[in-house]
Amino acid sequence: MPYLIVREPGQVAVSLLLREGFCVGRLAPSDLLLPYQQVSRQHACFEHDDEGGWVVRDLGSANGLFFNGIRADIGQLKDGDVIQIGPVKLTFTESEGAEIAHAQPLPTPDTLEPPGADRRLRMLFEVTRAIGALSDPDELLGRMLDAMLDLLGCERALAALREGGDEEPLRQVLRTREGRAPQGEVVVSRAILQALLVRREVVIIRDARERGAPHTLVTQGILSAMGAPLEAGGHLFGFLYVDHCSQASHFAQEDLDFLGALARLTAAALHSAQQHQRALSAAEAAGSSPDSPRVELLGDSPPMLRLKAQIRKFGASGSTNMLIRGESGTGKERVARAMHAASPRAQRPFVSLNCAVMPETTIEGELFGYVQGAFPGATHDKRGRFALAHRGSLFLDEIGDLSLAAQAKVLRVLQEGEVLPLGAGVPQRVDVRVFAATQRDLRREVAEGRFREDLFFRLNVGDVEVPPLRERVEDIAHLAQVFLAPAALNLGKRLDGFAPQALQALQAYAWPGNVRELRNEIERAAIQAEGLLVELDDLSPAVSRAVLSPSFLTVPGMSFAARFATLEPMERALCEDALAAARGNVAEAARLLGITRIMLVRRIERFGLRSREP
Ligand SMILES: Nc1ncnc2c1ncn2[C@@H]1O[C@H](COP(=O)(O)OP(=O)(O)OP(=O)(O)O)[C@@H](O)[C@H]1O
Repeated sequence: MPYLIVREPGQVAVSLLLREGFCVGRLAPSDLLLPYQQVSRQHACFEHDDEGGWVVRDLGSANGLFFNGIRADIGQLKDGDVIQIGPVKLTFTESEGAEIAHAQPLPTPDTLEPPGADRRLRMLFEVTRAIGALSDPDELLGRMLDAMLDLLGCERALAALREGGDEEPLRQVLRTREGRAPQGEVVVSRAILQALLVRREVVIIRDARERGAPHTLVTQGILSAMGAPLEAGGHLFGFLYVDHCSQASHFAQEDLDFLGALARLTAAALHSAQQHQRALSAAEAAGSSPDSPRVELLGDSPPMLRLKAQIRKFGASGSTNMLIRGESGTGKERVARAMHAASPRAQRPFVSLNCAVMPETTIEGELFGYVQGAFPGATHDKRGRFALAHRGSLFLDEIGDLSLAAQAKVLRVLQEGEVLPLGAGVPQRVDVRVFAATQRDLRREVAEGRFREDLFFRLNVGDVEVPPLRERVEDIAHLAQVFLAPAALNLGKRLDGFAPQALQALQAYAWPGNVRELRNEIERAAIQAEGLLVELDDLSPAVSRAVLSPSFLTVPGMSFAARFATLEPMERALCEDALAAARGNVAEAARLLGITRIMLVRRIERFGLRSREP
């Protein structure tokens, strides 16, 4: 049987079963009463034509009827035709599911009432404030759903999010009232989905036992349900949905208004979170692209130029999993970010996780996520890093620290392209490029049975090594200068650069902590510095003494002048040491050094050293 969906301005839309001679007008005995001035007493009627189809006929009304936007006396009806009578739109439909969709357009912001005594509206405004402070969309959704359980008294509250393409299933975040176990997935009626996602309207099913209720509700034992689309900035993010099993007519018009307003706020917050994420990705891409003048992967030494060439090559491939090897602080994460930024995934998230700092008990939850109730303490659904990195890249630092059990699960995700959150029944599809970093020799770990060989081969499709800083001494001066500028700015100081001896010490030191240690050293020296240049004395003792290392004199590529300039601090340090050993006695110190007393006195004066003699 065909139906008419009636949409009056500002009203819940209703669907009515059509019958022969169904009459629309302003006064009784019309079957559908439309109390508007533009509607005539008996305005139009619906009837069968000779071939068993349906027609709508104008009954001589003053203002006429509009059939699909065109004024007409009669119209031959087919599914989806729209008849406008005065301000009211009637949609003729023969599709089965449509009969249940008691829906209305979302309230626009100006129809939202200001906060009054009503607890719900006050709650809404509190929630709005909370949204401003939140950058984690899942936490935001959790709060929304908790508010819905509380204020709507429903049994299940669901947010379904469209994160992939139109073909992909919506991701569900579910909250259930205490005592009702969370199920793997909520099945929402096709007709409700149509209203929410296609027509983008709010939907209310007051009593699912009534004729025309969607079959899915009845089979699931649901008596009342409501839903509202999550729409903002022209983008549909998904929908909010609530239901109740033990009570019919549980939801009223004001509940629907509340849900609509909540959906509007939530969608606005999701929209801003998305914009924010895009801005971050764009900034990241600009900052770390290997060709950018603002390149954050600093260094032009031959090893760094080779590394940048590899980044361009592997970055462009987009989906090759990569193993990034290198000592601590060499910049492995930075290299992964640069590859991500150079790849077709650049606009998608870059997510990282350090496997070494996570206790074994929590690492799986972090990686794969979990559902509410999966284990004691799992009070809400949590997305894992794989899901967060969907369509983007995941950086797994210190992958060699993963337990064999977690390695097996990571391998499964890489093989199947699916992740199963702890406690969930249904896996989620994920498309993630993995960058795995390690300081360990993974081949040896494999040989000794601590790392799975099959996972090693999955990750080692591409392989780059980040050279230690001591093998690219040529980069040190530039890195130091770049790190100095923000350090000085933070301290409100003017610092133009490094005294030659200080720079020589920086270049002579072996930097076991690599670029990270260099950065920390420069920040420390900036605090110490009192002049316009960072002096040798401003550096920490371990670094400033590095110029004394004879190996420094043989650093490849260093000029004679640079090497000769290193002699002075070396001389000074030796004089200091000898004086200390001789307890300030100049003659004794000179003897220790194998020079004359007068030679030492000249040096004491030149270097401003302390001695026991005046
Ligand atoms: N080439 C570079 N240009 C600019 N900054 C760099 C470079 N390499 C490393 N850094 C900086 O050094 C620090 C350490 O880098 P990163 O965290 O990428 O190293 P890592 O090798 O991943 O370290 P770990 O193994 O300890 O996790 C960061 O502050 C990073 O910004």
